[in-house]
Amino acid sequence: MNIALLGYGKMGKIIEKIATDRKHEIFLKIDFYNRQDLTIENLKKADVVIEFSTPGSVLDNIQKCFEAGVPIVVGTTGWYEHLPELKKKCLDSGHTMLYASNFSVGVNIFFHVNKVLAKLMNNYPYYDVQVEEIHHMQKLDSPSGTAITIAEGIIENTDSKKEWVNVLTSEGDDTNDENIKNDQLLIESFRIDSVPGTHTVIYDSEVDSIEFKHTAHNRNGFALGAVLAAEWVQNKKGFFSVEEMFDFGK
Ligand SMILES: NC(=O)C1=CN([C@@H]2O[C@H](COP(=O)(O)OP(=O)(O)OC[C@H]3O[C@@H](n4cnc5c(N)ncnc54)[C@H](OP(=O)(O)O)[C@@H]3O)[C@@H](O)[C@H]2O)C=CC1
Ligand SMILES: O=C(O)C1=N[C@H](C(=O)O)C[C@H](O)C1
Repeated sequence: MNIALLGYGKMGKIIEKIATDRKHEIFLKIDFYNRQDLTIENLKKADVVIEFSTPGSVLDNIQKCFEAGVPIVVGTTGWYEHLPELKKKCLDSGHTMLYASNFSVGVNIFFHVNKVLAKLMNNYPYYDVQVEEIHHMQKLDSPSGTAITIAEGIIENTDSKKEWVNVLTSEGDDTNDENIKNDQLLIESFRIDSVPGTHTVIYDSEVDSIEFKHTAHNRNGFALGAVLAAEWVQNKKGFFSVEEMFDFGK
């Protein structure tokens, strides 16, 4: 496939390596400094676009891909409040988009088991639940997209939690969770060194706690998943989440 990469930072560079190893060609790499090369004419040359840029640029980039009529795989996080309008725009005008807060196989298994666990724990209301995420210091958004997906999986399957709230805690601070209501699910975010991404769901009672944790050792799993998603979606029409690609519910 001919792939255009929108965003050529930590993820873009690993995606380039994995896509090239899988015999794809990366013919366009866009970062902040050459963003004037992101033209409809250039985009039309792509079989598929892979987008890992920034929360501030992703919406314009998706719009340009829609205008060029090229399928787009979106890994960028921090824009999910626009999901409903974007889904409508994509479906109404016959475009193709697949997005994921996290493309790694391990995290997608984690998402699936998280929902099953939440359903089970719903029978034991004396456990309170919270989500923790740790990422590198350069991360622009909080909470992480992955933590939002985890929280939504818990809220869908739990009677006691109605919405999530985020607290960004600096190293050494104590979490100020006094203002969090019982029906709110706390997502606590930490930014430490160069951590690629660690997510933990904690069920806590007076007598014990249960911790369910995913630790990314590096970014290769995210990047491979994004290339697999590009291969999967290139000849499809519609609006997809990565859950449809993995389909663990089968
Ligand atoms: N879904 C998933 O599995 C994963 C998602 N992510 C998400 O992917 C995104 C990127 O992560 P990461 O690679 O670590 O971030 P980086 O900051 O390393 O890279 C961001 C890239 O976007 C570029 N950029 C800035 N403005 C534009 C623009 N207008 N158009 C195109 N590119 C632009 C930057 O260019 P320059 O360097 O010139 O400023 C840089 O190359 C984040 O939102 C992150 O949360 C990350 C890992 C996994
Ligand atoms: O910014 C990152 O690095 C990551 N972002 C994604 C997220 O927000 O969940 C996925 C992964 O955790 C790494």
